[in-house]
Amino acid sequence: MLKTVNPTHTDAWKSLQTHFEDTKNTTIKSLFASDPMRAEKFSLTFNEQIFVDYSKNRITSDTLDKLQALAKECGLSAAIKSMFSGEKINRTEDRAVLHVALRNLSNTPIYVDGKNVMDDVNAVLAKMESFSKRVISGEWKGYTGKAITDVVNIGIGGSDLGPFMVTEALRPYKNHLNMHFVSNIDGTQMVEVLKTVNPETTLFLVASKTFTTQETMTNAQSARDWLLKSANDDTAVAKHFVALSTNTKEVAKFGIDTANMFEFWDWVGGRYSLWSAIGLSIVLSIGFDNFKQLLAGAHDIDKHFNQAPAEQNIPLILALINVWYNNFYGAETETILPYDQYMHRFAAYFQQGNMESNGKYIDRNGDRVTYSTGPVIWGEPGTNGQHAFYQLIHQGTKLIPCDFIAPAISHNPLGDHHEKLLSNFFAQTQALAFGKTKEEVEQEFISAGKKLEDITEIVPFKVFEGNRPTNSILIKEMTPYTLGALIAIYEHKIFTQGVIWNIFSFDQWGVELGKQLAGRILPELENNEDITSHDSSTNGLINLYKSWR
Ligand SMILES: O=P(O)(O)OC[C@H]1O[C@@](O)(CO)[C@@H](O)[C@@H]1O
Repeated sequence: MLKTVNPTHTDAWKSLQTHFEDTKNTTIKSLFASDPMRAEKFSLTFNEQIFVDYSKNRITSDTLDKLQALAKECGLSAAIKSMFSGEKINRTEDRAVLHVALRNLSNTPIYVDGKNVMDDVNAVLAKMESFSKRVISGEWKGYTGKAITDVVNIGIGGSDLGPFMVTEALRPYKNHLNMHFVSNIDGTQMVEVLKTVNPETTLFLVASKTFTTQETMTNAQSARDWLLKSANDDTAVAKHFVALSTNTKEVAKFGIDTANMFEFWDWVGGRYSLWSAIGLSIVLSIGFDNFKQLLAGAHDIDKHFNQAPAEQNIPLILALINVWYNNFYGAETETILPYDQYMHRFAAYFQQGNMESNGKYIDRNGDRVTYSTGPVIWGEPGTNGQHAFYQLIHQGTKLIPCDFIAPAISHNPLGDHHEKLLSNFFAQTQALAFGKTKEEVEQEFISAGKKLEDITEIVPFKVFEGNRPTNSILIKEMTPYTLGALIAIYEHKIFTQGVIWNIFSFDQWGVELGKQLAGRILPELENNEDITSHDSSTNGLINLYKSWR
């Protein structure tokens, strides 16, 4: 039975509140000064390929012990067992949460409603493998007998962000197929892609768990119309459209042959679905063997998350550190800063992954929470972010915990570019942690031959308070395996925080109202009559739009 604990009622929370008051003025600089072994004590390595240095945080061993006690009091161990065993922990939708089954390469049985889901999982993986091999080899032909050259994934949210992020992050592993992603209902995105592809050699993947999402179905219909304008024969659809979905009925209704359907199940959350049939674009882009390596990395983290002792459990520690900032320091946001251009969509992916999971204000008892839950997630690749928003992170008034991520080995060793990239990666967390004192600023001016009386005014602007927390995640090389592991680390971090915040992390009722209201407004836009059915602002906007279009 699900244990629902209000975290603020636990002894650990009360102990953490006291601990916060006692330690909130302790600086990162002083913590390093008092323990030469700090970096070693506050870092972990996974599989000799992922190094997580969490020493530049405003934490002590005592802090971590208290946070671990919080996780314990909130029933984390039991919650982990519930998820991995197929219990229906997604209570409001009465579903299990089993993205871990999709990458369960150990093939240990996992039961949902008395059925071992691994048989179906493996059958779909086999279907993805054989289909992708036929397309990549050129054996699969379009309606004029030509091989496929371009793949267009039509999907949004979890049916887009994961596949796009992974195919971008793993571009060094891609084959000859050109990959395109259309998600927005703004016709611009589809129009711009269709300008670049040939109907005879283009394969459309209609990716939608529900197969009812307005954006995806509208884009799919437009793509179908576009194809048929050239093919002029409905049988061409079967050669150029496949469906990735849980909804066989709606797939058939759309007119896609269900033999061309790659199914997944309701126990796969949209934002956790890249490991499923939704990942077919990834398989087509990097090949099935590399996709399996992605699964393998995630699976090994699943085992780590399940088995590692709490003090060596990477997702758990990362989760606890951000609970500390979120709930005791009042940090409202956190950043993900990958120093790897191929990872340019990684933060965006976890905007959905984190904020759609934990952006909740009702707890698992149906009561409004009295504490902060999910943070705002944002970030851009380094070093670009340094020239955009690091000013605020360094000298702003907000505490913004940052995750810095970098590969030690570049896929594109060009001159000294990688050394320069990594020197920034190392320098930024150092600057954020240790800052620059007034005395150091003055000394720099004096060393440059300036007189103290001449620079007094500017000095405060050049001081860096430091004490800004960061994690440094150094990855040996961004490979399908390490990427899979990294994604799973963040997934389990999110899960852990949801348990501590006593919220349901796997539904997303908050996305429904906007869709509902849009459904009411759409028919009102079909004529030029004045609208009076809404508030004055909405009426005004609609009527102005009508007068301008
Ligand atoms: O895969 P589908 O069913 O088309 O849903 C797409 C996305 O829409 C949502 O906003 C839910 O409506 C996300 O949770 C989901 O990933």
